[in-house]
Amino acid sequence: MSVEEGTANHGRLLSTVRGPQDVKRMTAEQLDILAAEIRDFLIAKVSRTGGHIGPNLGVVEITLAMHRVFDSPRDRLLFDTGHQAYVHKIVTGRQDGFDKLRQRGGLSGYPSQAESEHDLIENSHASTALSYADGLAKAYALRGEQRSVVAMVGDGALTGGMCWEALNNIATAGNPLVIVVNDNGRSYSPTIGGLADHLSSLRLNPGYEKVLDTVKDALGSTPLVGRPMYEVLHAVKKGIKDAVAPQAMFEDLGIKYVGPVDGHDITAVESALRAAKNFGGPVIVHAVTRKGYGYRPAEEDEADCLHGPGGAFDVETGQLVAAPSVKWTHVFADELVKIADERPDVVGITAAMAEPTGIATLARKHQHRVYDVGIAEQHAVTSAAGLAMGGLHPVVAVYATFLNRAFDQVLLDVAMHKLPVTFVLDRAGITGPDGPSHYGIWDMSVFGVVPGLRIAAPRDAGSLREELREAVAVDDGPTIVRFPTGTVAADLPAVRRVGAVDVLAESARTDVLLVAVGSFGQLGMEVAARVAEQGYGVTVVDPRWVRPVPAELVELAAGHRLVVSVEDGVRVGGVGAALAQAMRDADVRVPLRDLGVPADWHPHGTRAQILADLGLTAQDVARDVTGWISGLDDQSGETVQADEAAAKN
Ligand SMILES: Cc1ncc(C[n+]2csc(CCOP(=O)(O)OP(=O)(O)O)c2C)c(N)n1
Ligand SMILES: CC(=O)[C@@H](O)[C@H](O)COP(=O)(O)O
Ligand SMILES: [Mg+2]
Repeated sequence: MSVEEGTANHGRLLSTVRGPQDVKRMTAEQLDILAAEIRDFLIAKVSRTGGHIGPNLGVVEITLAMHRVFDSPRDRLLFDTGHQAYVHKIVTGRQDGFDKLRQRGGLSGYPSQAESEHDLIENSHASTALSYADGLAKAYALRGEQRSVVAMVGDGALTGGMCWEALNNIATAGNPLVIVVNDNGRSYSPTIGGLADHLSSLRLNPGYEKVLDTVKDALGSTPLVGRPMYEVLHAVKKGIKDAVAPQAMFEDLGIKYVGPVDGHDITAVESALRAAKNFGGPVIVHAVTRKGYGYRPAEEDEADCLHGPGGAFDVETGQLVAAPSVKWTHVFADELVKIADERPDVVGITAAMAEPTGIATLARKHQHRVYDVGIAEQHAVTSAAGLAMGGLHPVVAVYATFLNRAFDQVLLDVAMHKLPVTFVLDRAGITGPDGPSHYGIWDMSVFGVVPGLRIAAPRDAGSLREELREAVAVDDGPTIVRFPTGTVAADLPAVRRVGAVDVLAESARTDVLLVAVGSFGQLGMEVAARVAEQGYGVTVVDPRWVRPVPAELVELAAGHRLVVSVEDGVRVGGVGAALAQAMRDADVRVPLRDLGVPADWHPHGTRAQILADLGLTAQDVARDVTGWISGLDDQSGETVQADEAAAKN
């Protein structure tokens, strides 16, 4: 197809792309047209489904260049965090799947081995790709396989400690490996930290454009093989203060540096990648890009360059289409500011997610009492330990799934020292569109074993405010307050409180004690109503503080015929399991059935869909409970018959 035809038939070039070989054969002019068509495609599709539009608009050229220089899947292309792999999916024949992006049964928002042989890393947690790359490169070297390993990593992900652990090993190993630093200066908000400052000094330097041209000329004019090119580049940058380009930082590590290159200039990126591919050792290609490039609403979005709209958005404005609702996050943020106004010792910590976690609200009121540590949750936790040792009460706000990687820090840096740190886990439980590595289903089990740590699971806005205050009032150990994604549940009043446990509903009959954990309080009420129609009495309780299990729960259990727990977390080691253990320890021999999330890799979908798939709906739970309690009737009926028979003999 001629360029004219391609231009005349907008989108026609994209429609010819069924695999990497189709972009390999394109001319420079066609690639520019294709890049524009991909941007139009992404805006059109993602504006209907929601997703990571900003990051993906920023990597169109880089991704095309990667697929032109390397031969996936023989060469392995890795994407750190994976939220920016939509272009990779388009190039590898999946553009038809974008109508169901991040939807149940549709395209994942991250690389997926089940979708394509071109995909490898499925984990959506940042700062891991370089470690995978180090391992892959070592494996190919040991097996004598001539295969390139290329890892795209964002400047935000580079603030994660694992990246530097990996770089240290990559440099030592010396295996051929290409690291593409996608430097757009942002995580959500502008990336923080020394490296980010170094990188941004490049963009702000008046000689920046000249540096890009000089490097591009050098790449274009020297043989792209072996080391001569690096001497030229080194000389080039020696002429320009090293502060302009972070070459020294990486080369001091023992890793060659190519760049900075304009990440939106396919030719320049290709030249740099070819040079890196031919070097025969580890090389960093520093591509400077713009998040949301080519889409004004994203480019001009100060908050996060439309990092990841959670749903459909207006193409003209970039604004979400769905009517705003009160989210759990908003309630947390509002109450945290109130607490901080009263408690000068309370400070906030975020791991590069100030707005998504609500910590930004605190920062706007108390700017000097909020710390953004970058995508560095392990550091966040132990830094919080230091803050607590210094007399403060840190509130560390992260998504539940991301605290997993800081278990050791919570256990031995915070809890062992009995430090007053409160962890607020947003997106706890089943989240939905981001799929298995984003499900915050592990915390009540994983952190439930930490001595001295207490976990609260509020059921509604009022409970969240109350339990957050209770948490920050604890001064002899860590606390967790965890709540799900989305719109906060309507307030559900208790009829009475037994110790720390709220009784939400009770009846004359005490057939079933239904322990509804956290946001499942409303589900518990609906279950009780359904089971009551079968003639059974259900006492619905909200434990509020779920780990360690409140003693009152065991006492309440003793007064019922059956105990059922239901939680938005894994069953293994969950609240139900802990309650069963507590009941055994107290010799309370009431049967208990615990409902929750199976410990597994659950697919993406909406939260409601996945919960329904797991049988965690009022209808399903009511059916289970009715079956169990009527089963006890049958047994007791059999028992009565057996007793009568025994009495006759
Ligand atoms: C361990 C971890 N913490 C937080 C996040 C949430 N998160 C997803 S993408 C992102 C920003 C990534 O910035 P960068 O690596 O620069 O990529 P960009 O979006 O700029 O392309 C963050 C913080 C995550 N995925 N993993
Ligand atoms: C890739 C990543 O980890 C985040 O961007 C995440 O997708 C945000 O999730 P929410 O949409 O729930 O804020
Ligand atoms: Mg970035």
